[in-house]
Amino acid sequence: MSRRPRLSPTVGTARNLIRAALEDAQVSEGSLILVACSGGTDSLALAVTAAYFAQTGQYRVGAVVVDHGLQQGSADVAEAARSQLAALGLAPVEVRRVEVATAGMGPEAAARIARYGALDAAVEQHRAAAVLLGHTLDDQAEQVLLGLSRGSGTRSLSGMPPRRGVYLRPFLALRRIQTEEICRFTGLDPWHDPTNADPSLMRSRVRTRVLPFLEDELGPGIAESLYRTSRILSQDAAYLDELAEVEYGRLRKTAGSSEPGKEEHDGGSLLLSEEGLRALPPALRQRVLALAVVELGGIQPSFERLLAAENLLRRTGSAGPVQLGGSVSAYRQVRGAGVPQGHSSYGSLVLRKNLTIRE
Ligand SMILES: Nc1ncnc2c1ncn2[C@@H]1O[C@H](COP(=O)(O)OP(=O)(O)OP(=O)(O)O)[C@@H](O)[C@H]1O
Repeated sequence: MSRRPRLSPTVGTARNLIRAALEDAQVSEGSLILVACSGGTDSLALAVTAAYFAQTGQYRVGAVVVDHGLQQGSADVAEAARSQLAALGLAPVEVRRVEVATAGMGPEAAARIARYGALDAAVEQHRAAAVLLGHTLDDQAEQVLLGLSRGSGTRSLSGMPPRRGVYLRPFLALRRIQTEEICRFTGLDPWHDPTNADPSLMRSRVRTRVLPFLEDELGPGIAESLYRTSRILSQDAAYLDELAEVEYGRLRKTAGSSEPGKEEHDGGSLLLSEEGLRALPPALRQRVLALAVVELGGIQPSFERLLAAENLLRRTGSAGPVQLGGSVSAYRQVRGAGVPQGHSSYGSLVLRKNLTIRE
């Protein structure tokens, strides 16, 4: 009597996670899926699990290994990953070498930008329907903890989204210990990134010291709890962002009309109804202000700057201007400052680009 080889329950769980992610993203059967693989434990486990869907013929599955060229021997690491991926029957399997431009930012951020550039190019070249990333629950827990340490808000504490465009993270619900188990079970030989143990990097300290310390002191399940928080907050953030978009459309005025809800602005400034802003709860008011700043080409303002902008709405307070994100400032248009009553900007908070402010 022949016996079927026993499947590790974790492999079964991992397959279901990939299947669900592809279904949620409405990736049609027969499409090409690319696995973004560093050669590390998480993404090799992802690749071997995804290979199953190529064997069943449900999807075509390939892989891309990005060689950042930042560490000595990176080409060998990439080649070792490539040969393991090819042996899994994935096709195409490519190593893409990138130039990481570190000027003006940290090496990690620069590597990330270069990596996504290479992955985007692979998607375009092969007309891939999805790219799978190997982030796990542990990565998400680290992300949330880092966010908490910075005093971040809802959006940042939501962590990494399970899906953004073609990029999917099917393993967010899986523990790193489970990806290690998958690699062991399938006989893969993952690369261990030395930077993961580099104590000069905050993320690696969170991974190797802070989370284990919290587990010891507060009991096991901390990573799961942080992951849970990220899921709750991502729902809240999505809802608040949606409401804020609606309010923004309602409160935005054009430079030439007092009518709210008009779509244009003069490119350098934007008016928001003061009364409308005052009537909003702070969670929405701040999001509306941030949307206006970003529309003017500024960057997401800090909480402190948003509070300063909100203060302008107190009739007894200063009319500004205050600086928001990037080169965008806000001031309240007050009567008597050369503005005839009935003029469109009266009763508005004005957001303007490149205003010179003496702070
Ligand atoms: N050099 C690379 N080439 C291709 N994809 C990569 C590369 N580096 C990271 N990725 C993708 O981004 C995911 C997260 O990478 P990161 O290095 O932040 O985390 P990790 O937990 O160490 O992942 P891994 O164990 O797969 O290296 C990886 O699982 C992989 O999908």
